[in-house]
Amino acid sequence: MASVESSMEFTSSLTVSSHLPPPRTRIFKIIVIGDSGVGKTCLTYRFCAGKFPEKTEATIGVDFREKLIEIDGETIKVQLWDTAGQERFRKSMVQHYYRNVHAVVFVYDVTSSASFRSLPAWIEECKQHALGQEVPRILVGNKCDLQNSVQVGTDLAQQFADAHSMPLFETSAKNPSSDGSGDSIRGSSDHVEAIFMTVAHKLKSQKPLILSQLPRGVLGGDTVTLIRGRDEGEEKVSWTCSC
Ligand SMILES: Nc1nc2c(ncn2[C@@H]2O[C@H](COP(=O)(O)OP(=O)(O)OP(=O)(O)O)[C@@H](O)[C@H]2O)c(=O)[nH]1
Repeated sequence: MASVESSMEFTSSLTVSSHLPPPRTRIFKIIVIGDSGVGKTCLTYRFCAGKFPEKTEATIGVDFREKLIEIDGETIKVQLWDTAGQERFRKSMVQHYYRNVHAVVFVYDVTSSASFRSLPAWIEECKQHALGQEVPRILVGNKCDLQNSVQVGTDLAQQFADAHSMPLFETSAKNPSSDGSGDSIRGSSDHVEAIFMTVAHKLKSQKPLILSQLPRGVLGGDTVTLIRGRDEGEEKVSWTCSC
């Protein structure tokens, strides 16, 4: 992989020229895919900015969000690639999405059967872009706050997730149960942050990835810390294989 090779060169030149090796950060690229309107932008924004965006427009090509997180004392950078759901906005970019991917988040909208029925096509697209079996995948049902409009039940989604060896999370980018808004949502709704942190936790235990320099002191307000075994989504996850 080109990026890994170049990062190795980068590391060795630093070792030669520096007295003290600068801090380095491993970078993990996670792509978020699913039909247009399922809430990919809102989910990635919720994780990276900690809130629901006031206004979103259809993503054109790809949007890119990053967050530094600390897990067991190591700072890693999570790159979320928020891809366009609309075919006409993704054509030219699609090759780039799948390069050096470390994890995939499939999103459907619990109020849209159509978005759920599209999942096999998204899985097939991953296959066509030669995503390896070792790449972790998760399934996220979004918009659980819209309780009265649910079209995709948990049982059906769980069956699909099991059939594809993916963990399932149901959540709401708009109203995660943790935000204290007072609105009730489906009882077992997962927190957006816990979902992405669970992916990051899994990735952290994998082989080293791209390295980058982390300026001293950059770890600031955007940092969240995960203590092994204590994040909420962890116990639900089984990473035995991928689709
Ligand atoms: N009620 C509710 N609405 C949501 C939620 N997440 C997203 N939305 C709304 O769904 C619409 C689409 O959200 P986006 O995040 O732009 O969807 P997307 O999947 O990124 O769409 P594309 O960029 O076209 O692929 C917006 O009007 C959001 O406000 C949610 O959890 N609950």
